[in-house]
Parts: sequence; C-alpha cells; structure tokens
Amino acid sequence: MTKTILTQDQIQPLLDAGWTLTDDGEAVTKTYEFKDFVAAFGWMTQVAIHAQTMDHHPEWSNVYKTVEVALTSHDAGGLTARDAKLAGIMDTLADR
Ligand SMILES: C[C@H](O)[C@H](O)[C@H]1CNC2=NC(N)=NC(=O)C2=N1
Repeated sequence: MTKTILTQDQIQPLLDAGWTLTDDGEAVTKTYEFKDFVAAFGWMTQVAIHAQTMDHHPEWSNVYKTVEVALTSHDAGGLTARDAKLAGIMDTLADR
C-alpha cells in the first residue's frame, strides 16, 4: 500500500475522466447517474467487492439512481495511486 501523494500530472487523467478535485486538493469527487435504483445499487455492490479486496474504500452516498462519490487516502492525507485505481474501476464498471 503506497502512501505517496499523486502529482498534478498524475491527477490530470482523473480530471480528464470527469472527476473534480476538491478545493483542498485532497480528494476527487464524481456524481454517477444510473438508469434506476437497481442499476445504481448493483454498481455499488460491484465496487464494494473491489474496494474490500483493495482495502481502499470510497466515501459515497446514494439517493435513488444517483451516487455521489469522494475518493481520498485518509492515511496519506491526499490522493494516492489507490484512488486512481479505484476511480478507474468505478468508471469501467459504470460504462458497462
Ligand atoms: C486498516 C485499514 O487498512 C485502513 O483503515 C484503510 C481502509 N480503507 C481506507 N480507505 C481509504 N479511502 N483511505 C484509507 O486511508 C483507508 N484505510
């Protein structure tokens, strides 16, 4: 598990993929919109299994078909490769 904080160059691909950097620069956020609640919760269930395998967990909330996500590495106090990896998994699973 790496605690190295990502550089601006390493964060840029996340921004290109639609993630937003928080004002403090310590997290990225994204709002996913699904077809309905079942699609949203199904996606969350798939992501949860990956998160548990990685021992890296999202901050998220769900209202009906919308899921708001924030990714950060609490132990590192900012963004790490673990956030970039989980972001990629989330985007890939949402595109199916
Ligand atoms: C003990 C355990 O490894 C830690 O609490 C892990 C679990 N999941 C985590 N998830 C995230 N997003 N940040 C962390 O620092 C973190 N720490």
